[in-house]
Amino acid sequence: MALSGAVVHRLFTALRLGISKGDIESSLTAHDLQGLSPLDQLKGLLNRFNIKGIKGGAVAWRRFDRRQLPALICFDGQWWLASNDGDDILLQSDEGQADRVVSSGDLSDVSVLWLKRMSTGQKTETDAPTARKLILSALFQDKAWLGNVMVATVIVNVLAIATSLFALQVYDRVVPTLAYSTLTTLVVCMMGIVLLDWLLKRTRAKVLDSLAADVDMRLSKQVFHHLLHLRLDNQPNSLGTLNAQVNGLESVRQFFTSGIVFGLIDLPFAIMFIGFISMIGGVVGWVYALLFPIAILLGLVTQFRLKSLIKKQIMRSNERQGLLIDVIRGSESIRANNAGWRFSNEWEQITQSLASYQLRQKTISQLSTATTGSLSTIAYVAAVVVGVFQVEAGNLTMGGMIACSILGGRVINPIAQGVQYLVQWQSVSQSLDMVDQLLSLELERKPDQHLLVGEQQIDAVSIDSVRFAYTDSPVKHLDIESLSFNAGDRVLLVGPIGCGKSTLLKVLAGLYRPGEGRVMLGSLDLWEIDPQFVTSHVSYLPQNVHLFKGTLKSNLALSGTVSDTEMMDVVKALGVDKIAQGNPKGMELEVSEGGEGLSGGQRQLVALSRTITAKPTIWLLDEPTASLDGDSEKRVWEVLEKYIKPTDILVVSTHRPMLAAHIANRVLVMQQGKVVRDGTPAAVLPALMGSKTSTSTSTRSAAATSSASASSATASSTATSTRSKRGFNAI
Ligand SMILES: Nc1ncnc2c1ncn2[C@@H]1O[C@H](COP(=O)(O)OP(=O)(O)OP(=O)(O)O)[C@@H](O)[C@H]1O
Repeated sequence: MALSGAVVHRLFTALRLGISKGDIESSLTAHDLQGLSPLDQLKGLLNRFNIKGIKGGAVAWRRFDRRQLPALICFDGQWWLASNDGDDILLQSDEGQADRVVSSGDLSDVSVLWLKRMSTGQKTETDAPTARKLILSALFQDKAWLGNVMVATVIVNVLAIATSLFALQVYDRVVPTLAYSTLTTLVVCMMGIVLLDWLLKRTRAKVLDSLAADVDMRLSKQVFHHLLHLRLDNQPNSLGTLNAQVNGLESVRQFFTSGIVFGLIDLPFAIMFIGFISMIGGVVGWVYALLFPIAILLGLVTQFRLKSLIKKQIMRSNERQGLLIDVIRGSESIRANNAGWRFSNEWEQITQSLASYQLRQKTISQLSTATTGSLSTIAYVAAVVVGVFQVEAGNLTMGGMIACSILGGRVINPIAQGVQYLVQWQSVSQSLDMVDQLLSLELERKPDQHLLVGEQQIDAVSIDSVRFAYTDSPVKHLDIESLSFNAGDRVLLVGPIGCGKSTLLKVLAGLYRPGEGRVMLGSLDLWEIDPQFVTSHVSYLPQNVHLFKGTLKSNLALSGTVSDTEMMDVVKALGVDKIAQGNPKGMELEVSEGGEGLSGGQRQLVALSRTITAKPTIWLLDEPTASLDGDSEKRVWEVLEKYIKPTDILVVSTHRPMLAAHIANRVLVMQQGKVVRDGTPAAVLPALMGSKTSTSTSTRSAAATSSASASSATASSTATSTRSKRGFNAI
């Protein structure tokens, strides 16, 4: 069924894309979009109108998250724009055609074509602290420094006047009469002033440096704390972006620790010096008074010119960072697939544009620095010229003119620093925005949330009307009305790849928060309970094990709460000690970032040891034996049987259910985010295996497992599932 221009126009309008209906209609009839699938036509339209930052896909209505409407649906032989209308769905088509209201149930078999703007900053916490607020609160938490610094600053600047007065006295009194005794007195006074000035400046710098270090510490601590407690399902997908957000901290840190910001403290005194120059030299003061606004204007213009450039530079730099991380992580795949050229090309392109932005930024900054320098010299020359006329008019002495030149330097320095500050502030401000983006990401628990302590005896975990979708996706990756696990349950979670097994385990573990519904630990909502309590009862073994830089022992005892004896018992039972036996360092064997240095199977055993020593009540294991050989797998099941207490709950996702069947008393079959079968191993597994054999001609595909697992799962639903996986990102 071909798309109609009217409904596409309605969808584009809902997405605030200002494309006219006529343009859409004429584009849809264009040769290159003819004969394409509706999804490809939409993709083509977005390309044609050069619209970026939109992603979309096709999915069956039952998998679609209704909260993400409006979207296009094909119903009753035509395309409609579907939007929420209370519990019902409002369908709109061409302008001349009447709207319809249908129930969600009427649409169960239709397919949805959705488009969604990709979120950039994922700003979710509107009342989240901003980096600026954090800096200010760190600066002014203890205000004692403010008084001390202000007093020191005032004295230092007043003392600066003494130098000019010294010059004035020497040229006007000492030189004409050669009064050496006056000169000696003046020099002694100046020595005392220089010493005091040095002491005050030193003290002030020390106070400000320790303040900057304190601000740096607090901000870094807060940002890292935020990073550790982020809602995992809300994290930016791009590691480059996340990395850049944390790195933003570095430029803020440098800015503060460089002390340039504190150089501004002297800026108001520039006005005081202009006043003094006017007192001594009359109109000479106007020369410097004129320099002030010109220099500030220059700083502002430079800042404005740099704004968009720095933004582009940061974006490119994020991309480069993301690419770098991807290439390092995937270096084996790149070599194996001979794909290095692709990444080299991308790297070169990004580096080239980054270099051009940097060059332009440098040119603008240097232009501003050079112009400020020239302005300062012009101001000096102009002040001398005006001074000469003032001397001629008898309004100024030679000594006065020299004093004005000295005071002029005290005006020029802070102004030049102010301009430099304005220029640097632009990049610091954008770095602060990056940090703010990170700080605005939602935390797993609200900072002011009153947390409950769970029941001592946890004998059930259940989920109630849970819907979960990953960020930026309107597809429901989990859609379960009701499911509970009780003490003594040994559950195998099976289903085709991508059906939502890991997602379910993560939701049960409290790692991902469902958009709708509740996860109950005992009789309490898991998200209302203190996370420490949750982790002390619930252990989740991830599918992709991550080990950290350190030793084998430090990785085994990650939580730091396990005794050596307990750890060694588990380690021996699982055969992890064999890894250490072959190495002279024993358990102190070094492990690199990510677990490099250990095989996939060894990493899995280390992670299993962590889970077992945590002694949870609820065991959530995501394919715990996927990387193990037959013997190791057998041993793992034996060890698990030994350590799991009779009242514990075990939920294991696996693609090899027959090998784990002996420990299970329940099997759940999942398909497209739903539980489609729940029964005893004897009832579920034979059907599952039987159908696998009957579909052996197909690949080891999800469809085989799913079609067998649920009598309701028909071939058409599998086809829909395949279709629903088609999508496009970041068109
Ligand atoms: N971080 C993510 N962002 C967006 N979508 C995701 C993310 N992780 C998983 N998905 C999607 O969620 C769906 C369920 O994934 P999940 O990992 O739960 O499947 P699974 O059943 O555990 O698969 P497998 O058997 O391959 O481990 C998949 O369609 C996948 O594409």
